[in-house]
Amino acid sequence: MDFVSGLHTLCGAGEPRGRNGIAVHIFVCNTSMIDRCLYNSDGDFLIVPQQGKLLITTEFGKMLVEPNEICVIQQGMRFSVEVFGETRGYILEVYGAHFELPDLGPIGANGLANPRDFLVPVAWYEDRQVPGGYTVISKYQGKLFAAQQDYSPYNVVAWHGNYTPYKYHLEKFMVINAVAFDHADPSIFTVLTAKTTRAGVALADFVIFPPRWGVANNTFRPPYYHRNCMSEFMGLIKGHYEAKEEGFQPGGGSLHSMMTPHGPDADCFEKASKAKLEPERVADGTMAFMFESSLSLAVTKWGLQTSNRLDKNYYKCWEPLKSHFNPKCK
Ligand SMILES: O=C(O)Cc1cc(O)ccc1O
Ligand SMILES: [Fe+2]
Repeated sequence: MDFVSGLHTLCGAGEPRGRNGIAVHIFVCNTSMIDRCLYNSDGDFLIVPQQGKLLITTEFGKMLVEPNEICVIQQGMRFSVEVFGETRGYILEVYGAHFELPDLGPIGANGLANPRDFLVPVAWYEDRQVPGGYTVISKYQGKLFAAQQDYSPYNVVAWHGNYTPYKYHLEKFMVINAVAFDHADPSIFTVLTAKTTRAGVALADFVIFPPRWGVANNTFRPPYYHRNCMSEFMGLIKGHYEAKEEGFQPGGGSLHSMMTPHGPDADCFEKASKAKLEPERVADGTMAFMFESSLSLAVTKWGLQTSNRLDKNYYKCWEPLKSHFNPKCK
C-alpha cells in the first residue's frame, strides 16, 4: 500500500471549495509511489512522519523528511513519496489559507521556529519517458482523480520564487515558557499557523511539546484542566506525552473537541500534585504535537468504525480523579 492508497481521513471541517477548512489524515504505507504522483487541488498538506523516513520528490527537488521533522507541500505541487519499510504519520490539511510563522509580538525578532531553519529543496529533474504510463492523481473536492501521461512530471530543470515545499526539524524550535509561575497557553509552542481573517483566531495551529525545563513555582505544572473554544487533535511522534504517560502511544491520536473538558490523567495529577517544585527536565526523548483549530471537527466513518482502532475506554483515564476540595485549606 503506497502513500496515496494508505491515506485515511480521521476528521475534518469546512469545504475544500474556496472557504476555510481543515482535515486531519493519517497515512500507513509500506511501498513507494512508483510512476505515480499526487497533487492537492484543495489545500496544503503539513506532513508529520512518525515512523520511517519519507523521500519526497517534488517539482522543486527532493526532500528527505524523517520523524521529528515536518514538511509542507502546498496546493498544486506534484509530489511522490518513497518509503523504506513500514511507514506512518499524520497530515494536517488546510483549505483557503497557507501556513506561516506566528506573529512573535513581544517576543521580538527571534524565537520559536526561526525562518533560518526552514529548508527548501534544490532543483532536481529527470527527462524520462514512461511508455507504460505515469499516473497523476489530483485530490479535488475531497476525491481522488487519476490522469495518465507518458513522461515524468519532474522535468523542471530550475525554478525561482517563494511558493515552494519546505521542511523543518522540530529540534530547532527555540522553546519559550513560564519561568516564574503559571502554565503558559500552549500557543507559546506554535511552530506554524494558518490564519483566518479574524485576528488571533487560527484556522489551524501546529503546536509541539518539545523537551524543555519545567521551573514554575506555586504552580500545577502539567497542562491545566480546561475546556476551550478550539478543537485539539493530539499526536505523538515518540516517547510519552507528559499528561498521559500510559495509553497514548506513538502513532496514536486523541481529539478533544471544542468545549469538551479534558486534562491530565489521574496518575499525572497525583504525581504532579505531590512533586517537589524544583527545576526538572520535561518531555526528554519525546515529541508530542497538537493540531489545533477554531473549527469543530467531524470524525469520519473510517476513524470511528473502519479503522477498528477507536479507544472506547479513553474517558476512564479521568475516572479515578477525586475531589480534593477542602474549604479550610490555605
Ligand atoms: O490538552 C492538551 O493536552 C494540550 C494542552 C497542553 C497544555 O500544556 C495546555 C493546554 C492544552 O490544551
Ligand atoms: Fe487541551
